[in-house]
Amino acid sequence: MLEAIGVKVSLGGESVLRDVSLAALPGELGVVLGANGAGKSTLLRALSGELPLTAGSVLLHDRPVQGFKAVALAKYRAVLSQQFQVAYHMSVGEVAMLGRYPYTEPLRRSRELARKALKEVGLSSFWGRSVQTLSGGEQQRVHFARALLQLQGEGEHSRFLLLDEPTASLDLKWQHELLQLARHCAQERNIGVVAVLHDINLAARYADRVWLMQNGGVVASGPPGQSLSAEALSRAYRTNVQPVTHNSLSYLHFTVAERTAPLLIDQNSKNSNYVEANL
Ligand SMILES: Nc1ncnc2c1ncn2[C@@H]1O[C@H](COP(=O)(O)OP(=O)(O)OP(=O)(O)O)[C@@H](O)[C@H]1O
Repeated sequence: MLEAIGVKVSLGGESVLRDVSLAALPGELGVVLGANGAGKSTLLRALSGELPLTAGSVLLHDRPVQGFKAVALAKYRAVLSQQFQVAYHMSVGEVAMLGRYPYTEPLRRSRELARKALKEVGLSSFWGRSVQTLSGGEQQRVHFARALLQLQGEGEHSRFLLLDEPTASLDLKWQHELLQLARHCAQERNIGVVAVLHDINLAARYADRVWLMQNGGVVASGPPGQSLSAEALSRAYRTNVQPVTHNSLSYLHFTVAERTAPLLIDQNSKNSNYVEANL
């Protein structure tokens, strides 16, 4: 289990995470939702062991994540962050194979695993291409493959994949493919996946568990059917979210209600959610 217990984080003198407790479970796809600035990326960085905590603890297999040696930690949790630019020339195959750095194995074995992982993300034919020549979405898929490769190893302990906006640059098909793949990896390889998403409908469709964040705290959690309501989403996103019902939808679906006048968002107020412009 990867667990946050009473986690507080301050950045630049500001309290960014306020007493966050949650548990990511192996075999599940957990999704972190929330408005811009709610603290989602900070939570992911805290779970990864990257950030010093002001209070509380993050435990991986019941041990503080900060206490792990780098190579051991790399075998048990992989991170796909929003910044994944490779600054110098490397081929797609080489970038994917970076995921094998925690393992001592023949190069042939790393190459074989990397080819399989690139096939899973639909990039088999890109092996020798310079990664810098790929589109943003293609690069994102290479780095997803790299993160998956990092978690492919022997050992009894469960592994965790932390994804920060993994669908951000992906087209419609690949948003779904990637989340299906993430869910498949969770179920078939017993990996615990925690993904930050902006699309509440992707979360409602693919997540086993959702954590909805607001102002640095988790305000709702649980399976989408229990944690996602129009009311909770409207509060968290400070806009009028409504459910969509249609015979063809077998999962929860939400949209933003149509308005007759533009909104003036009151950035300074954490209580008043939104006000209709009086035009
Ligand atoms: N180094 C820093 N110094 C000061 N404030 C910071 C720092 N890093 C992040 N913050 C603030 O912490 C808050 C949470 O940031 P975070 O990146 O976790 O939000 P987020 O929910 O991931 O947002 P987004 O959806 O926009 O990516 C924001 O208000 C941000 O401005």
